[in-house]
Amino acid sequence: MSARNPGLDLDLEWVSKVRVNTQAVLKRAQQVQGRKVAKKQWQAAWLLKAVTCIDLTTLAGDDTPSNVHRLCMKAIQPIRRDHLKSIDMHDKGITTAAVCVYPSRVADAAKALKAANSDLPVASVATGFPAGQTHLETRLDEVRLAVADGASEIDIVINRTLALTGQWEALYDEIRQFRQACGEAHMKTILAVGELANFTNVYKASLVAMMAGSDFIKTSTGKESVNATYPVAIVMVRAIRDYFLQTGHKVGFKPAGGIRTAAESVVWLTLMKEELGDEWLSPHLFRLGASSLLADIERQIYHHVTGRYPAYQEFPMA
Ligand SMILES: O=C[C@H](O)COP(=O)(O)O
Repeated sequence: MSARNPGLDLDLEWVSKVRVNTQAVLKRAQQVQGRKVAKKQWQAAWLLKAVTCIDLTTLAGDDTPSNVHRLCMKAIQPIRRDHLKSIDMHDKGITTAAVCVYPSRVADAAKALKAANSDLPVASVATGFPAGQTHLETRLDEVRLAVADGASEIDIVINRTLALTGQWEALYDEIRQFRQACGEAHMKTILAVGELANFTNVYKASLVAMMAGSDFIKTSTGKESVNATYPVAIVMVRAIRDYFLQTGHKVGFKPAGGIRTAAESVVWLTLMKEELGDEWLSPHLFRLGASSLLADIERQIYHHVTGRYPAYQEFPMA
């Protein structure tokens, strides 16, 4: 991760001045989606870059130590070694950026990675994920317990009630407390954009989350009915850019929820490159939160290497 965002005092005047031009956002999102996709080795290079930015995720009620173990092994070796070798990428240390699990599975992930001599970070969702509707003390305890179990990244969810009722100061105070509870662990703040009603709220929530010291802002939990969309991403990355121009602090971006195809992963990278520049194309400042994206990226790499597509069952754990 890059230098941390220390945050700043809540600037309510800045928050209250926010206006978002919806038509301009939609137009810009269409432009990014319409870009021609790279082919052949350039496509393979983009896809491997995407792999290194994935927070490989399992957030299911039936998660067990054994499927978390398999997830960790997949994160360590996300693409077949023989395929990497044939494109001369086998010694580049390609792994996913992190694994992401529920708080009660953090210890399993930390144990599996340690046993494999891997220092891949464990990210834990927290603060009553996905709805965030538990008492503040419970949410703070959850952060502390996940850190104690070995999480070095915490994906908190914001209190949507506070955002929807315009209680920005209370939202800032909560996020500030989460940041304190994280200690050295980096904090990604999930806005759950599908529940924030409009782009102006998304921009304001992004700003408040960054002022409160978030290291990343993240679109969604993957459990809302609308998750990561390109228009909402334009709003969030512009907030990141404005915050950087105003304060000099770089905040990362993590789209998450419903990202399933290799082609989409390239659009996300293109969006970052065009909106924030090359520095935001690394796992220090960009993550893709996804539980099933890796399968399609593997398929495309397989095709690049062998000239044919495999069946999905050839990659049961991706
Ligand atoms: O944070 C990550 C998301 O929960 C993953 O969502 P997904 O299962 O739709 O990929």
